[in-house]
Amino acid sequence: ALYSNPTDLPSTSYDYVVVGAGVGGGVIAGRLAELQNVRVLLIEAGPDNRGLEAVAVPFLCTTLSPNTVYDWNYTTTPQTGLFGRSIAYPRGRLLGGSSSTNYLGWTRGSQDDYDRMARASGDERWSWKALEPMFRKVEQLLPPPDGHNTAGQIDPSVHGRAGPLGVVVGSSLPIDDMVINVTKQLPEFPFNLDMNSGKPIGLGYSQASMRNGSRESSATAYIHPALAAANLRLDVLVNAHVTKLLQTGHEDGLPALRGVQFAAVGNATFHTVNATREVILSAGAVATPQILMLSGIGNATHLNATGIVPLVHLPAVGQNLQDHVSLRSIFLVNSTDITYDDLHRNAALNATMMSAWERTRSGNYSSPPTAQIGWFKVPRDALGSLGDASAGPTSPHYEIVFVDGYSGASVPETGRYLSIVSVVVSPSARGSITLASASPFANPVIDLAFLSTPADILVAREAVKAVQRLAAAPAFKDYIVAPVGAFANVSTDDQIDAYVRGNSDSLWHPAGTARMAPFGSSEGVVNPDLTVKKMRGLRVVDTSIYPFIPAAHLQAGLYAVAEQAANIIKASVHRP
Ligand SMILES: Cc1cc2nc3c(=O)[nH]c(=O)nc-3n(C[C@H](O)[C@H](O)[C@H](O)COP(=O)(O)OP(=O)(O)OC[C@H]3O[C@@H](n4cnc5c(N)ncnc54)[C@H](O)[C@@H]3O)c2cc1C
Repeated sequence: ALYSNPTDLPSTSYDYVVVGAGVGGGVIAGRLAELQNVRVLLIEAGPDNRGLEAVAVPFLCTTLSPNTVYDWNYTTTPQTGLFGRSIAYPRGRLLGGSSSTNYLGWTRGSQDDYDRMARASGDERWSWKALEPMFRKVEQLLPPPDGHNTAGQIDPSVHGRAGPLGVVVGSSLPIDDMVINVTKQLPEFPFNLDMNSGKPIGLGYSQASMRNGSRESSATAYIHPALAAANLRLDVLVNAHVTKLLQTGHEDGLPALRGVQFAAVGNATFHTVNATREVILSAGAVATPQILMLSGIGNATHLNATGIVPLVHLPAVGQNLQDHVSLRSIFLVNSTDITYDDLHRNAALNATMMSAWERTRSGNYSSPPTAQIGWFKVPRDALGSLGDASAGPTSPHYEIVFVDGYSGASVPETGRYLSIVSVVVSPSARGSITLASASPFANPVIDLAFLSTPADILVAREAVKAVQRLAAAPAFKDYIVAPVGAFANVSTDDQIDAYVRGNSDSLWHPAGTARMAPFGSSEGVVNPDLTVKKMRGLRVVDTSIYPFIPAAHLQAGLYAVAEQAANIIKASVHRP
């Protein structure tokens, strides 16, 4: 059942206690509850997702962050690579976690991304070959919200048919043919029928996590169905902030951590619940290292300096933070069709679209704002001695996203726009999550180290040049009028670099802060079975565990990784 008051919980002891109801936690809780005679508790700091219309409506995804009640509302440290700017750093805070606030993009990543993960962990269970069936297990390929014929826009044979999570091609947009025509005109940007085949290079139609015109999240696809299933024994506690993990004993000469301490939001009374089998930490790549450090697990020097008694010295906790730098380049266009700009500033149109969604889950509001997506390599040899951080030949260096309107906080009063977003998807920079204080309620220190390496700024620059070449394609001749804003007068490398550093943002994909390393290795935080090193009773299942960030939006990959993690946990004969 779902509880919002800790004292209502039927028990203080469960077989498994899962911390954080995002992608990792939602999948794990739903799957472990399938075990016979097993009781699972999922603890989430935020509220239930049900009844929140802005969360359900795909088009409204951009209104859910930053600085809303559905978000943790973090901010990064001043980023030297961004001319000293601090940027807002959204993370979802409700059932479904960031999958309840994200932009619904469904991109799996490349074969090489996962094969590199298998190599780095020494475990074939993380290879593309092993994870490809997991992607299928997650997915249920569904028709697009507007019911248009998607032949030539997706390869159905790549996708799962019977999984819990709906995946669709978005509704048709007036710009579709124009954008796809570019692939016929500029050979360097080839068409890709399905970027989720393991070979993403090329440009094609984007896919989204959706069902019946509504957002699909780990809450809609895993948590609520498990709660509703009479034969599953899942309890979910919302509005409960986990403050630390507690040592419950010693096993094999190592500390066992099967206790979870938490407080109801807005109440400083601490409660404790224990797991007889395991605690699974799935609070996301920002909060998972924070909770580990609050529990005395991390770099002992840092912990001592913050006033926390070290329990297990694991210096990789919070280190190796990777994320994707993104930049919106915007063009004034000559459109005779409605663009998203009209939706943002025309109240009557907005009301019509909202009521179309409410009545029949149709219209513009039934798709997320992303049109086409492309994944590309910088020219061969461009990186020279700077080093190539991509995972291999099938992994891109940068991504291009088309948006049918002005992408950004303040849509101008007049004019229609096309945005082309460029993203550094195989970054070499590594930042960190550290503690600002020993208080579990204080935000951690988030340093993304964005654009701190020569290779990353080169890729960001090359991506902007690609945007300029794309915009100059014959297909856009009668459509694009001119670049606007900071992008208007950018041509030399120095100007591009200044534009990049002055305007880039994050794509909100933190990863790597509790990274996997082989069994027996003193590197990393978790073993290849995701158990935390040097202790018993604790695993991590969220984007923290990636040794390298995949070159993709992270949700699809994590759903597959979490399905694999559930298989591993189910197969392990307990004693963990
Ligand atoms: C604005 C935004 C847009 C995005 N767009 C896309 C997209 O279009 N496509 C895509 O693939 N990916 C996208 N992502 C990224 C994707 O959603 C995340 O990578 C994914 O959700 C990560 O899953 P996770 O389980 O690691 O963490 P999360 O989904 O963030 O879940 C962590 C959960 O733990 C909870 N939690 C944290 N601390 C505590 C605590 N102390 N006590 C209790 N609970 C706690 C949180 O509230 C949250 O529910 C986006 C992310 C954001 C923020």
